[in-house]
Order: sequence, then structure tokens, then C-alpha cells
Amino acid sequence: MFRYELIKEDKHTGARLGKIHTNHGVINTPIFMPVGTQATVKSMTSEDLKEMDANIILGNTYHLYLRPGQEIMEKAGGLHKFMNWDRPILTDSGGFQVFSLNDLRKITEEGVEFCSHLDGSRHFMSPEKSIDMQNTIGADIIMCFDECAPADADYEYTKKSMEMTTRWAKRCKDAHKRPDDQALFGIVQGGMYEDLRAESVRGLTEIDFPGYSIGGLSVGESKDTMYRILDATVPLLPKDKPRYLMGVGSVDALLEGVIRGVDMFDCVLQTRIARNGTAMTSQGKVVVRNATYKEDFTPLDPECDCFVCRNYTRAYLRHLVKCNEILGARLLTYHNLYFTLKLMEKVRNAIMEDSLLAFKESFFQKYGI
Ligand SMILES: CNc1nc2c(CCNCC3CCCCC3)c3nc(N)[nH]c(=O)c3cc2[nH]1
Ligand SMILES: [Zn+2]
Repeated sequence: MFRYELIKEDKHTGARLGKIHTNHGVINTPIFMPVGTQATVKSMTSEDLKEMDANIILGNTYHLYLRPGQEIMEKAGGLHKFMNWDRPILTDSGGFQVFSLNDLRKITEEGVEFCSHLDGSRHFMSPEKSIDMQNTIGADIIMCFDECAPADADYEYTKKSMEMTTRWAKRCKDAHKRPDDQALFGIVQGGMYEDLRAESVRGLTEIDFPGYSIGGLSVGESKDTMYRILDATVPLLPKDKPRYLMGVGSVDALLEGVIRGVDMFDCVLQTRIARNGTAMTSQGKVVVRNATYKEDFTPLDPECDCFVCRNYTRAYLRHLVKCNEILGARLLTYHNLYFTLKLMEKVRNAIMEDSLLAFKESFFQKYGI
């Protein structure tokens, strides 16, 4: 049974310590959730993810709907069994991916018509179809089907889009077949307009959900704009329910989001930059491809105790990346996820000790932010 337990509110900021209880285990918040787009966190085994103590990972309705498809997912007994992951899973509803992965699409009140980015076949996704697929996938936390308005959308478009997303949220809740096993989160929209954000919160809390996501951000707006919208939106959300900031983020955005009362985060950055040869370390970003590391036989991050930093050198990692070896992507992915999960553990400890702002200052100073 899904339950959010508020453990402690930070004395000096909006940060809070919490636990989310699900059928597949407990999630300590604030939490970073590694992204698994096609039933895998790229190059990580379930054992790797357990070893780095990942509490929860993300799946994606859009990708799984296109491949392997609902029928296979059904026959596999759901995503947990299919990918051999017995801890919590959260799925996004597919709305964002339909808009971000396809330019051929048509949005109506009913839903969205789009062409598959894989083979160009035509598809139709609606609130009901998204919920049906998410019920089949069986994730512990699922998302309403929403429209993420573009960052530069004008007031009128953003207002209409947010109002439709609210109507779609009601349709999602009505279509949800397994509310006791899968917690459905509403997604706050309203673009960069504080009054539309407040309207979205009002509409969604009236329908009532066990948790709320903040969507429509990290879509190209400035960090200051994102923080301004968070300042205006988070305080309006119920304190006794989790808040999930979608698609965020880099280490600075994670800390700034926690300070503003966000509990859950997901971001593809950690795994994406790893595949491009960049590591996140306690001294800031290390682009291992750089010639400076050619004869650097020291660990990637001297302060990290992950198996990559304990067993391999920067020179070796640079060699792997230069040769475009799969192991290079795998080792950097493991370290970047480990680093981010450890950062969130330090953040949780700092909230416990009422020293979050001091931690943020010292971390930013060392990281070079
Ligand atoms: C990167 N910035 C950003 N992401 C957003 C996302 C996606 C969050 N990440 C989901 C994972 C992506 C990879 C596959 C697994 C799921 C958003 N999603 C929804 N539904 N609505 C948004 O407004 C919404 C807004 C977002 N902004
Ligand atoms: Zn490491």
C-alpha cells in the first residue's frame, strides 16, 4: 500500500526528509531515480543497481508501448519480472516522449496521434490508453497523461494546455484499474506563469492524488526561471504528499530543488554524459577524453569508493573512451549514478543534521559551481 511518511522538515529551508512506502520497498527521500528507458538503465544490471543502492528506477510507457509492446509486457507478468528488478519502479505516462520524440503528431481533446520514431507507423495515445499500458507494466508509481507545453508557449496556449491536462488527469484517475497497487501522480503544468501554476495545483488537488509531479520545466528555460516557478508552485502542494520534479537534474539543480521542497528527481544527464566520456566527480566534471589524463594513473574521483574509482585509473578510462569501447561507457555510467546517489545520501544526512545550506556551499565550492 502506497504511503508517504514525512520524517523531518529542515529548519532553515523548504527541504524535508521522508519515506515512500510501496509494495516493492521503501524509498528514502529526497531521492534521485536512475532512468531506464527501454527496460534497462543503459549498461547497468539489476545487481549493479542494487550494489549502488538505487531504491527506484524509471521506465517509460511510450518506449515500452512501441517495443516490446503491451502483449509481451502482459505475458512477461509486468516490467519487474521482465527486467528482473524487484524494487520500486516509476513510469512516465508517455505524453512528454510523444511530443519530444516525434514532430509528426496531432493533439486533440481525445488524445495524441503520432508516428513511431522507430518505423513511422501511426499510433494514438490517450489518457485511457496510457493508464492501461501503465497498469500492464505494473510500476509502483505511475503518471497522468499530460501535455508538456513548450517553454516559449504564450499565456493563452499555456492556459488552454494546462486546462486540458487537468481534464486528462480526471480521465486518468477514472481509468486507473489498480489504485491500491499503483500510486497515480497528477502532473502540475502552467508553463512559466505563476497564476497558471496555482490554477493547475488547485485543479489537481481537487481531483486528489497520492503524489504530485511538477512538469513543464527543464525544457530549455533558464535555471532562475525554473527556481522562480518552483518557489511559486511547491508551497501550494500538500505537505503530506511527495513532490516529483520531472527531468531534473544536474547537481546544482538537484540541491536547489531539494532546498525548495522537492522529494523526487529523474534525469538522463548522468547516464548520457557518461556515454560521451564525461564523469561527475567531487572536484567537478572530468572529461576523461582530454589529453591531460593520458598518463594520469590516479582514480577518477579520489573521494569516491565505487568499484570503478577503486580499481581503474583515469588513463585507462581515457583509453577506453578513445577506443569507443563499451566498457568505457559502462564504467563511467556506474560511477556517475553512484556519485549522484551518494550525493543524495549526503543531502539526506545534512537535512537530518540541519546543515543543508552549509553542505550546499561546501559542495558547490569544491565542484566549481
Ligand atoms: C529533461 N526535462 C524534462 N523531462 C521531462 C519529462 C520526462 C521526465 N523523465 C522521464 C523519463 C525519460 C526517459 C525515459 C524514462 C522516463 C516530463 N514528463 C511528463 N510526463 N511531463 C512533463 O511535463 C515532463 C517535463 C520534463 N522536462
Ligand atoms: Zn566512483
